Amino acid sequence: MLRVAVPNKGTLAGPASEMLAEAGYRQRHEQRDLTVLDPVNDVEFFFLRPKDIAIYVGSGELDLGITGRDLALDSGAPVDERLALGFGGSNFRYAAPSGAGEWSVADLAGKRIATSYPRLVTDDLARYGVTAEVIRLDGAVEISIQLGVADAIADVVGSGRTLRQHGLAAFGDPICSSEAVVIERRGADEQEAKDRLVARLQGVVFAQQYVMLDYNCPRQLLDAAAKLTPGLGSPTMSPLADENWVAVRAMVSRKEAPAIMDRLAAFGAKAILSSDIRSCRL
Ligand SMILES: Nc1ncnc2c1ncn2[C@@H]1O[C@H](COP(=O)(O)OP(=O)(O)OP(=O)(O)O)[C@@H](O)[C@H]1O
Ligand SMILES: O=P(O)(O)OC[C@H]1O[C@H](OP(=O)(O)OP(=O)(O)O)[C@H](O)[C@@H]1O
Ligand SMILES: [Mg+2]
Repeated sequence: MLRVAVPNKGTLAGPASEMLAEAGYRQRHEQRDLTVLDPVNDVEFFFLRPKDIAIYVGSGELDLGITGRDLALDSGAPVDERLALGFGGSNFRYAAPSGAGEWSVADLAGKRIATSYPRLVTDDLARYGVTAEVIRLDGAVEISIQLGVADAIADVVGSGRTLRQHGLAAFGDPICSSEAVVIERRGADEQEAKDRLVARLQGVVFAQQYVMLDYNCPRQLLDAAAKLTPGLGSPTMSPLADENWVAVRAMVSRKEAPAIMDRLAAFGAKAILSSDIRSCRL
């Protein structure tokens, strides 16, 4: 039976479970459940703290895990990424009081840096050849400067709202760009069950990045239509009862869909429909 770790709390927990459910796996109904057995797919899910997941997967106790790239790197566990999941996006950055002028990483020398990700920070400082004191805190790191335990911080930045609220400004290049990822133990044996779960999740990730466009196109404009919506392989074209018109169907990138629909409408396509794709195998 495949053993898979899923975040039990925090930013990643909801979207990770929703994605697994969309991929056809049984998920927990009770927030407090720590395991769920999915006998149909022969998988057992373990709901663990996102910070601990890379430890379990790296030790080989669990076959796959969903966690944040930043958390996996910070754990130091021997794991590799199998798939990026497209949610839980953030940047891990240094920040300092915004009144104190623009800082650079070199200015951190001899300073106290508070963080919940000490290994990421220690490794990054070493890359710059900067020696500083890293102070490990569990959370609410943005408050540590005003409370006097640190001079600067390194923390997860999503919208940037928390930094602004505490009069802080990020500086330097992001230490890490993160999103939710599927991890496995480095050097682990290939396993069909693992590949199947990854392929199903890949299908959901892919489906979320695309929409299906359907429209009716005057026959003489088909070449232009095919250029605008080439699809992944080639667009599907079906004759309509009116032989001057053809129905076209093609997947297009979700981000580009509105602009493509504008252009299709402008050149004379009719009944242009965009619909969600739940999952796919390409
Ligand atoms: N705005 C955000 N704040 C915190 N973590 C975020 C955010 N956006 C994405 N993430 C990602 O979520 C993961 C952190 O999840 P974790 O559950 O440890 O913390 P949390 O979501 O802050 O929950 P908690 O309430 O337990 O602190 C990291 O991979 C981080 O990059
Ligand atoms: O850039 P933003 O969109 O404001 O998000 C970033 C903040 O959100 C998280 O904190 P969380 O609420 O999880 O509290 P924590 O620091 O106790 O983990 C993270 O640690 C940052 O503090
Ligand atoms: Mg947090």
